[in-house]
Amino acid sequence: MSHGWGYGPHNGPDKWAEDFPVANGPRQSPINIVPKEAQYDSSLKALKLKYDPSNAKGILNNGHSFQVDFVDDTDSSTLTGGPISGTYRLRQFHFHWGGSDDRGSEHTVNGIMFPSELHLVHWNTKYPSFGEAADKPDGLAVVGVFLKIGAANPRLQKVLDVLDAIKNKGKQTTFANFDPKTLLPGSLDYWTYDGSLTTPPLLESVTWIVLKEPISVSPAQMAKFRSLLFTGDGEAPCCMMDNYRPPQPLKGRLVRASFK
Ligand SMILES: NS(=O)(=O)c1c(F)c(F)c(-n2cc(CC3CCCCC3)nn2)c(F)c1F
Ligand SMILES: [Zn+2]
Repeated sequence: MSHGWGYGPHNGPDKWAEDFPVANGPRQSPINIVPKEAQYDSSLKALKLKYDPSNAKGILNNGHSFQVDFVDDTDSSTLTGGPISGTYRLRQFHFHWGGSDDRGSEHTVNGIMFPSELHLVHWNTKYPSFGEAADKPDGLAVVGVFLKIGAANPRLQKVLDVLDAIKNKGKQTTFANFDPKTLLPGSLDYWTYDGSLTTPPLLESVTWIVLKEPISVSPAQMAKFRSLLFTGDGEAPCCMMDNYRPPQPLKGRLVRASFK
């Protein structure tokens, strides 16, 4: 793939192995979650998410999705408990979504896709930085939250309201005083398994924590996601949608559930 990776017919997920052979590795993400085959593990702890809204820094269109970046030079926004040991710091959150409301999530449940999936990316503070943690087997922990079509989500709307300012690839703007906890569902019940980044470089460094309960999103709000562009200023505009990798082979991995 001479040109960069993406989600199109010539540079999409089926082509990533050409530049990133780990794409065919033993612990790739996402996966299809089959609740009946998940093993309830009573030793799994409750998730503890402690976020400081003042750590929100900015919002960026990176050409693959948009992400909200956080100041991660202290332990003020962290993930502890759950399946992990130690303390993981929030680095960024971003979304994946489809071109229509029947697709867009990366993980699936019993083969069902949701219209979007939120990823909150955290790194293990046993390493000195995100970059150092990103290629370690216990380096990252990503909390995944499904979005399900329903009532408009006023907390999500706070994020969507700034997308006009980052329409094109490479655009960013300040995004201050936002609490990602407002994007979480009422229940923190989760499935967990060992996986990878779902975008190149597809590093097998992620402990995945996928929440069972979705949050709501309206069709109009989904349309707002699709108003972003994959392309930069001055390029032929290409709407940002279908920026999801399909489920990958489980290859014998166990999926554990924090709930019965
Ligand atoms: N979908 S996902 O699996 O939740 C997900 C993530 F968890 C990520 F961390 C990233 N990620 C990629 C980089 C570049 C780094 C560049 C230096 C080497 C490490 C990657 N920064 N963050 C990412 F893009 C992504 F999609
Ligand atoms: Zn993601």
